[in-house]
Amino acid sequence: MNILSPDELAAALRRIGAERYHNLHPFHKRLHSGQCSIDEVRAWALNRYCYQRIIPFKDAAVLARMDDVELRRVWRQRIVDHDGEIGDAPEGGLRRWLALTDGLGLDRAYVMSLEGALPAVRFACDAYVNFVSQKTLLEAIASSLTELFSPQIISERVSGMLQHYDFVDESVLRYFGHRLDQAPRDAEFALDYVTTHARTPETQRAALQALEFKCGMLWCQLDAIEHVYVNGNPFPGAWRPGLGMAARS
Ligand SMILES: O=C(O)c1cc(C(=O)O)c2c(n1)C(=O)C(=O)c1cc(C(=O)O)[nH]c1-2
Repeated sequence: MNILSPDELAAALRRIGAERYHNLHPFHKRLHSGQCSIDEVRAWALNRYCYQRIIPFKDAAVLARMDDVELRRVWRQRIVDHDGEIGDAPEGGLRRWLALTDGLGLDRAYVMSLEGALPAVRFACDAYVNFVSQKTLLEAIASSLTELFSPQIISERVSGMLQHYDFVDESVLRYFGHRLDQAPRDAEFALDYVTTHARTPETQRAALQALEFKCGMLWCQLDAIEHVYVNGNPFPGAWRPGLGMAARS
């Protein structure tokens, strides 16, 4: 591989998103176009909680590898965004995700226990934390670059879900509105870091492969959800319709 200019590297990263990002997955097309049953939406939200849960772990692992205080000052905001602030307005991303699972009628303690989550989803999430802990800092930062593509899928998701499902409303989907501000800020910073620091063919290849890894880890979570909840292949012990519902008041 020849050495790429920063703009060429950015374009190569975007091409990976165009070919492999999970907006292309059939389950997402189903979710956003109103074809999911409420139980399929519950299965997706309950499993996706696994991903929400590990994002602060993975960002803490990235932070722990940063020697540069300026870099840490920027990166730590990601943990605050998900965990929330101390004080009067502590709602961060994790709490907002639970507003979605609450709104779908799932019992919060059951969701947080991960008891009903699919092993494949949990393994994928663990793989992301391991990846950023073990690879170079450049690869760890490059693996976050799927966020370059998330504003588009989030916009499609929110408008599609509001249009097609009467069991969600804007308040229940508020997690996504916040991500529309946070993701572009985070992605721009990470892209600038990667294109500035990956200046050899080896590091550029490693950055591209890190983004491919991340696209794969997002994609395979949906494969597992589709296999069980759309195609009807049971997984013993996993959530099934009727299980883990909140008591009705
Ligand atoms: O809804 C989505 O499709 C989606 C995708 C991604 C992503 O592309 O990794 C993230 C998120 N949401 C998200 O909400 C989020 O906080 C987030 C953090 C990260 C990351 O890798 O650091 N990706 C994503």
